[in-house]
Amino acid sequence: MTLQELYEIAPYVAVAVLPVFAVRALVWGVRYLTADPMMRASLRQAVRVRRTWKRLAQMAGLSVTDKMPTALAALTTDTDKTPKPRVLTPALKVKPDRFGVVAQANCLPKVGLEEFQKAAPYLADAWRCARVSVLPDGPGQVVIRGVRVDPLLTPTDHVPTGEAPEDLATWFLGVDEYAQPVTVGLSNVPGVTVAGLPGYGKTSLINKFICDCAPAPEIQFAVADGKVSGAHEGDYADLMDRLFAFVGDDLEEANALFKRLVKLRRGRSTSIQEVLGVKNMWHVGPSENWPLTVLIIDEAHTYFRDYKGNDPATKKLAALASENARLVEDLVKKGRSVGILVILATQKSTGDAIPTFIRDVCPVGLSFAQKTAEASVAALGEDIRNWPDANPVNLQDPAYVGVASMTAQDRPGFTRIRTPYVDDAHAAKIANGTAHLAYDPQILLDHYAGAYLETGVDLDKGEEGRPEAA
Ligand SMILES: Nc1ncnc2c1ncn2[C@@H]1O[C@H](COP(=O)(O)OP(=O)(O)OP(=O)(O)O)[C@@H](O)[C@H]1O
Repeated sequence: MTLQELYEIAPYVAVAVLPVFAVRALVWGVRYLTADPMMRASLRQAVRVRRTWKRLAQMAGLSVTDKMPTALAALTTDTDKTPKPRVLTPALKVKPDRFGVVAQANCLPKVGLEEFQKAAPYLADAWRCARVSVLPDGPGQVVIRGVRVDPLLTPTDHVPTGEAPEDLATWFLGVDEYAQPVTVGLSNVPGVTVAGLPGYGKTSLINKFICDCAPAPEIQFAVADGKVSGAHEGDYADLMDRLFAFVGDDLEEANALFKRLVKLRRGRSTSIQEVLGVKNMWHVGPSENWPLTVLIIDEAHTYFRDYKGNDPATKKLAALASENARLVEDLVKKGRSVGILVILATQKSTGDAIPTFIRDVCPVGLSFAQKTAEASVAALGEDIRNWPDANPVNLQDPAYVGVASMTAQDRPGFTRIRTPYVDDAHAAKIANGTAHLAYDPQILLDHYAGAYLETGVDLDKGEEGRPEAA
């Protein structure tokens, strides 16, 4: 085709292509105008990233030179000249979200994951990002996450929808430092520990869990709050209507509640095969008749602390505290398969706040800010010493209220999470609206497994008769 011919068809090509660009520009414009300020900034950032990619990739060492001419270049180049080598840059697909951009790129020979990871700090500077991470994204692909604003420093609110969650087995905790959602699969978790200095968001995290799950009849909650004497006080007052049991700081009352739940655990272990037809409740999932039963022990040190003294009153408290620890250990060690989950929260991170034999069997441990490295170790285990960036001693700043460090679920190390805040008024509204769903799981068990429980095993006498559910 001659140059003249090209000039002739150019207007027709332009007429064919222009509407496509016009529609794309219109869609972008509508999206931009309807977005919030954070999203608008990300939309602009995405345009800039795409526009400058070819040049930046070359400067950041993310390109290769291909000296071998393509077939077309070989044919069209004069015989006395050598075709120009081509500079290849990875193809980039960029998607904006409120915190920044997510870009997918393909690898090239000698430009792989390692090269992208090395270039991450340059990309962060060029894209004006607070942080850039590069992770593998399938064979020959990487995903580059750039956050313009630090998600850990951006407080978020959460308004519970009042709708039952689609999947009760997944607890959405918040977002990590790259604004990626962090969840915990409850089917594998018998216990969760939440530690941290006062006022950094422990109770708020648990409140959100209750509010999100409350509309589902397949879950029931009991709370022991060691910070208050009565149900009308403290952080759970607004949620009372949706709890089937509540105790304050009285050790004897707490002991009675823990015994009640151990009895439920044993009754469930005894009858699960007959009632559900499986040995593990998570194989069929929680139901209205066999709800996931969550025991929340807030300010846990109240119930387990070491009482020292020889007077009868102190001895009695010491005996109760030690029995409480034993009962809760039973629930954590044996409760998962029958649908019992224990969440323990404490301001104190020492062995007597949450006894180590309980803490060590809780696979999920979160810690909000801590005062000392020792407290961080007590909350998250020795390994936190190897991950100084994620150490919760660095979270002692009002800007980090609501930020916790947690063992990463799918890789070594720790993840920092920004948890969303639920306003008390919203929590109260949800609890009021779902109060009719609160039901003692023991009554349900007696009803559905009663015949078997009556004839099979004496639950007040210890373990007998049936093997433990797997
Ligand atoms: N995720 C969050 N985002 C922003 N602010 C939060 C968040 N969580 C809590 N806060 C703020 O911190 C305050 C204290 O939170 P919370 O009661 O959950 O702390 P705590 O760690 O349970 O304290 P304590 O140990 O004294 O019970 C809340 O009233 C709220 O103002």
